[in-house]
Amino acid sequence: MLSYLALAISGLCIAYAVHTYRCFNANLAAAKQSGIPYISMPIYTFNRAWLITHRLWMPLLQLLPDSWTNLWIDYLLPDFLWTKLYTPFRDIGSDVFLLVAPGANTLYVADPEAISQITTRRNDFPKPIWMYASVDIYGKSVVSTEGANWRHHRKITSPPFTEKNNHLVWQESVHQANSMVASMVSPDVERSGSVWDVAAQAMRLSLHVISKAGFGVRLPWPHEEVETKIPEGHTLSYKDALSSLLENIIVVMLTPTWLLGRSPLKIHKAANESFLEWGKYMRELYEQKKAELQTGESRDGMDLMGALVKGAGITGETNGHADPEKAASPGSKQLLTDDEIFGNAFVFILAGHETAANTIHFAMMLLAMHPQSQRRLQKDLDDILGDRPSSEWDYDEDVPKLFGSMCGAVMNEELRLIPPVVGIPKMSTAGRPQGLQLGGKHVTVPADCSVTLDTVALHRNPKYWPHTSEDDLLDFRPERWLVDGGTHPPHQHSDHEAHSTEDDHLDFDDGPDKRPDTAPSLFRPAKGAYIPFSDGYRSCLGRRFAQVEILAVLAVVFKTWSIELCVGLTMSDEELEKADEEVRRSAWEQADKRARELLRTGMMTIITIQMRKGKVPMRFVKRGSERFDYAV
Ligand code: HEM
Repeated sequence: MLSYLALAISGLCIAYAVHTYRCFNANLAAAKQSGIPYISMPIYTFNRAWLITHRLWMPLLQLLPDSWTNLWIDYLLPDFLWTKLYTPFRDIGSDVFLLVAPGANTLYVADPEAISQITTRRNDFPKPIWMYASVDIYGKSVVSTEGANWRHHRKITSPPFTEKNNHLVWQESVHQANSMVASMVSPDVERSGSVWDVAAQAMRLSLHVISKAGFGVRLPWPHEEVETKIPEGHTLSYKDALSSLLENIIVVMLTPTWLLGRSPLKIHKAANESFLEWGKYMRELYEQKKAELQTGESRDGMDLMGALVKGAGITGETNGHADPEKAASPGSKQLLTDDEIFGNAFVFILAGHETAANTIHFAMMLLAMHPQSQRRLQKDLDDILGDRPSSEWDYDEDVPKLFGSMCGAVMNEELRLIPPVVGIPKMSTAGRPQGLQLGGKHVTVPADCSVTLDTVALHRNPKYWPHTSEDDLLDFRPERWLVDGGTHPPHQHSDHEAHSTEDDHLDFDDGPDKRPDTAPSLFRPAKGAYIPFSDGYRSCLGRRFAQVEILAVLAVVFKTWSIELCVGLTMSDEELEKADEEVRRSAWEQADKRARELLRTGMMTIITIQMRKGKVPMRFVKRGSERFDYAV
């Protein structure tokens, strides 16, 4: 009996090995015909099994002779995009290359020309939506659909993202930024203590902005909290349901709903409670919007749920119980199912808060590491905002100026260095190889090939960025965006290009903002060279929303405060007070070195890239009382 079993297992292993070998050979043949440089490796890494178990296998693979593995071993690590940056492209001498593996080929792209073609040929290079299945915890959404279905979602979800509603985003962001600062430092002290959790505070701020601007629910900061009663029929307040859901989001995403509800594990119970509770709050909001629609009431503001209900064509007659099969078909009464409405509401929260929060957190950290850039930012803020209190700042007058000043430059530079999505996934369709024109040469992307738009490499590609040395491109230097009239470096986006891109074909009624990513007075990267918000058809719906939020927070924080790296790990305040300039400088340099090391080695992507293996403490210091004003 046992020998039969052993035989069967050996047979299966041999069949699997033969199948793997055949697939690898087919993929290798396609790569050879593509005209694109390639590297072969034995494992396909875009699968959950590898992501979960790679830590077990890597030490074993590292035991193999260097000469067998040195070409490919680094590419087995899930975060290699961040650790290797532009190096693979430089080493291989091409801004596109293929990794050939048994599971599939993967094309890595740091070439603007290729990116423009890929992002505008939506049907040739669709999104691999299987990768987004885990965000569908409530239902499908604009993020997780493709083809006609996606167009349908996008058409319904785009209308609230208007310039008019960005006024509201601005007001709420200014309000929330003031509250965030108040939660970290008292207005009448010269400097705060060490603030270790700037990332968490930025996350809270961003969540509050999307919650109020998008869903009309203003969330309090701990220091503002008035006792709130949990509404009848709920076990958690709205705020606790949402924050617990986001805290447990990976558990919710990776655990099947049936198991989440039945599992005795504490973590599953907490995740399930928040999942059900937030869903209940969304249903109540949905019912309220439906009732408003029936009575013809309309609300001012962004009102994302109202827009979803309205866009889905929900009337009293359908009563919200659409047949999911028919929901997406033209002519049916409800154009999105209830689940899809909740699915979209959820991804707005998810897509809308973590990305912007990371940008705010890293911008503060990088400015603390670059005091001279901080001073330049503050000078521009003074010039634009004068002595007016933040309650008198005006969206129409001030935001365009901020966008075109050092404030915009800081935001752009942070998003150049640490775009929250380090690799934007696409694919070529099965059975259809796709041609690309690159520098006058034709290459062929194999059929059924994974495609990664490598944003972190692209944003450091020396051909497309003003720089003084290769190291300069790795560093935070927002001043590179400030151009003197007429002295534009090569490969810059001309104004003509900026306004006549293929994006113009994305003509949804009232659709997304089509303006270029950066202000006309700043350096304009070549088309396809700067894509923190992706590009083309599937570009970020919340781009302008995020930019307005980030500019507001930078303005509020740096108008009154400076942010310094905390040197407390090396010396106390008293010791610092007595220290001479050399000792002070050395303490600061150690803090700067630690921050740089964490940026290099402590980053990891789960949903977006974040610093996960340590924290960089900072201090808020009243302007004029700075102690470290070094040019780096
Ligand atoms: C700094 C902030 C942000 C960055 C860097 C960013 C970046 C991106 C990127 C790279 C994509 C494409 C993802 C992909 O193709 O897989 C995307 C899509 C999207 N983003 Fe953002 N995002 C930001 C803020 C926001 C905000 C504030 C919202 C909403 C309030 C939002 C809503 C969306 C949506 C709905 C999509 C899907 C669009 C589609 O597929 O048609 N994002 N974003």
